[in-house]
Amino acid sequence: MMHPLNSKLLCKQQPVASVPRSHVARPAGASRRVIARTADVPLHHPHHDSLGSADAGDESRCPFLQALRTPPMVNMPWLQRVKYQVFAPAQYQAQVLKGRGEHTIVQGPRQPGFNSFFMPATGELAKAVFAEEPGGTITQGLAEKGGFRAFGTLLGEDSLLVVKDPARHAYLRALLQPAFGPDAIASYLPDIEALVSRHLATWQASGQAGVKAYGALKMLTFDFILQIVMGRSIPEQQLQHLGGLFSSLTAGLVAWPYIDIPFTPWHKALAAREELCGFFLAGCAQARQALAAGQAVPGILGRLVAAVDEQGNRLTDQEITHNLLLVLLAGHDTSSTTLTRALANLQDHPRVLQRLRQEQQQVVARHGGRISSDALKDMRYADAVVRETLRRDPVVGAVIRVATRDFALGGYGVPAGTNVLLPLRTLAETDPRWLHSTGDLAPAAFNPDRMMTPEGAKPGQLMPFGGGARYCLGAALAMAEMKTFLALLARQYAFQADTATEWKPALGYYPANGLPLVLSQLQQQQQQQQAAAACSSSSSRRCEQPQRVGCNYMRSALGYYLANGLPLVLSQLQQQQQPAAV
Ligand code: HEM
Repeated sequence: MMHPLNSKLLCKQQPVASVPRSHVARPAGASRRVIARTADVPLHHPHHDSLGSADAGDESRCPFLQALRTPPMVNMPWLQRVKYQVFAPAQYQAQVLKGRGEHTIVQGPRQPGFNSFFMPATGELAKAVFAEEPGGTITQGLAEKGGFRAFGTLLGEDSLLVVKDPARHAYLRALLQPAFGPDAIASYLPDIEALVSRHLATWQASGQAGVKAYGALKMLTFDFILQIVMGRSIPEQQLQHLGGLFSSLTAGLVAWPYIDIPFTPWHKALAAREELCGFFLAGCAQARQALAAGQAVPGILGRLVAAVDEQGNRLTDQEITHNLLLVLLAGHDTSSTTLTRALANLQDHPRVLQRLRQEQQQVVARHGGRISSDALKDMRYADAVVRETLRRDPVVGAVIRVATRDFALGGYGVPAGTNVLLPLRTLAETDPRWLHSTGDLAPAAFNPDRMMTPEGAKPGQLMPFGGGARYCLGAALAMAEMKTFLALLARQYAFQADTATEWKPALGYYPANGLPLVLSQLQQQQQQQQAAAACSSSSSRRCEQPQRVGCNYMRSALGYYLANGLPLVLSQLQQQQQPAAV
């Protein structure tokens, strides 16, 4: 027998953008009934293409779903679910690992205010979900209630992250894409290089006081994204002001309750949004004027204003503004958090840093000192360092999709309206290529070499940038930014970072101590080390008081050792004791 709701809805084509949430939820306990798996069920619903409620396990399940089994349910304390649904905490991952092998998909219990969700636990199934996207079987699954609703209000209805209708998403994405493609990135590279150099020089100028790398990288990536968007460097004061507005905007995303009362975070977020939109709208107007006068307009904004598709459509100012707010949000903390982790990884693995430096020497010899597209392509080891950092510590723990119609996944029935959670972090951790490896290849080990083998170079279950039609729009730009940072750092600087800290969950994990870091010119440090090496070879001489050059204790099985090998500068005692020549 068919569910009364379904019988009404099955024949009625419903626009995806207006999925009624009452049809999206499925009863909590109803899914426990396991229905025998049928291997040869068609992937798509044979009878209908529209959106129904189709509660799995219900007596009224539609015949298509009845032919499929429902995934087993995993337990999850609801508080954790609310807090970390997207960030996949350890307990949550353990549930998936337990289910793996026997079950390739699990489902989370329905909690008050949340729908149940299905979670594929293998890369193949995650890719199968992403593959449903262009056909519209799966769409963006950010819930339209609770905290996620704030994304719609603060970013705007035309933002890619908010648009649910697959056709509208594809239309917008096609117009936005060229501003993030290889040609565009090549044109941004001189600015990226100059900006990263400037920030590193500022870090070094702070001397022994050093910087907190986490905060300093946030400033760098915010400066970066604004400069690349606007095509010009932003004066310091304006940058600070815009940074403050942006912080208020992001604070608004978690500023429950979402009621507009003066002085509340939500009120401040709405005001900040207004001003940021004003800033971008003014930029659009200027760019349009310049284009009309036949001038080239640099930056992402210039490219978006000039973008035109095959039918002659152009992006409106509102579409540009809503997506620039998204670009600011998506392209800022993601890169800074990843680079913070990369710095800590390099500090803790001096040999990796050494390899990075050697590669940079070769790259400079082959391509010259400038950061070009060819030079970036040639940085295979730097690429591996970034990808290994993203494997061990992906910033985005999970992405959510929602089924717009019933479909089959790995022999399970996914009813329309089900949230499908793709656990990117868990997938990276359970990648079969190293799941059972030990030593250097153990999943927890930081080892960029694993990414250098032909097998490791394949994406496998590593999906830090998501997948399908909504694959991170800025992935290539982010890689260019992060590799440029590592390249310039490795070429010119030595550093000491305090990695003895707790890593706390936020977007990815951040260091509780902010990762204090002291940067110095590499040449200076190398000279000191060479001097130390030359001196230590003449061990029979009596030496002056050893000079300690920086100090960083590293934990090891046998007590503690100094990561820098305790460089010493030695000179003849006689020389030192002789009175200065008059
Ligand atoms: C380490 C850096 C970054 C990581 C790990 C990352 C990761 C992600 C992930 C996982 C998604 C969701 C994909 C999905 O739903 O399947 C996403 C979406 C997106 N990202 Fe990134 N991102 C990074 C940097 C950037 C940068 C630098 C930009 C912009 C300049 C950017 C712009 C976007 C946009 C616009 C989307 C939405 C795409 C859509 O819905 O069509 N991201 N990113």
